[in-house]
Amino acid sequence: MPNYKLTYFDARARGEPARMLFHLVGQKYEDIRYDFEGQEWPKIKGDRKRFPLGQLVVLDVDGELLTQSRAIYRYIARQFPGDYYGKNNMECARIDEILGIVADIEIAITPAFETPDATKREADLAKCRDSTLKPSWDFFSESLQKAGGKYFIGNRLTLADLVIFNSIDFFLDSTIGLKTYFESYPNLVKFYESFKNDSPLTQYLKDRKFTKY
Ligand SMILES: N[C@@H](CCC(=O)N[C@@H](CS)C(=O)NCC(=O)O)C(=O)O
Repeated sequence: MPNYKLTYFDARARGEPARMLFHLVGQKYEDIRYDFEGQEWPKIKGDRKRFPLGQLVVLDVDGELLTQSRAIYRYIARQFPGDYYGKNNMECARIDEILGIVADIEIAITPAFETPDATKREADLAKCRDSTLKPSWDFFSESLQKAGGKYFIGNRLTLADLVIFNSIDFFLDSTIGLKTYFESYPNLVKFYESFKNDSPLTQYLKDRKFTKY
């Protein structure tokens, strides 16, 4: 069995679905975390032998480094039993579709997180909500309804549920106030609550280290 080391910041964000997957499949891994705002990361990020793109997430599999959060999720989900990356080509494609939407949301929300200017943040947030979050959450809501209301793909827990939960969780816990807007999607709220309180990850979610994002 390979030795796995997952490196990310001390945050959920793009690193957390990989941690959730390792937990789900029962695989031990080293959970290495840097302080995003600390002194160390800027000094070491240029070391291309450890951080091939100068960014995180990085997964080290017996010394072979894998970058790009989605590649890492797919790798873990394919590597272990459980069909978390789908049972057939169409399920995989549907999961990819959701991974792509969540990636687009992350890119669209970044300016609002990065600006220290409160007025600009509100404007960036409103733009992101209308141009990206609304069509994405509409799509998720309709997809969930079509799929029976509990899981997004194949009537069982998959990588799609993990990344959607993690994305919603990020917005609900973040300082950017989207809770009320999210509540206008009752079936997504139900999915979120059920994933949190009644899923194979419930205990993990209770025990995991609290981080702001
Ligand atoms: N497409 C990449 C994006 C990676 C990325 O933007 N990582 C951010 C954290 S979420 C990062 O490393 N930021 C610190 C830096 O660029 O110095 C992925 O999905 O892994």
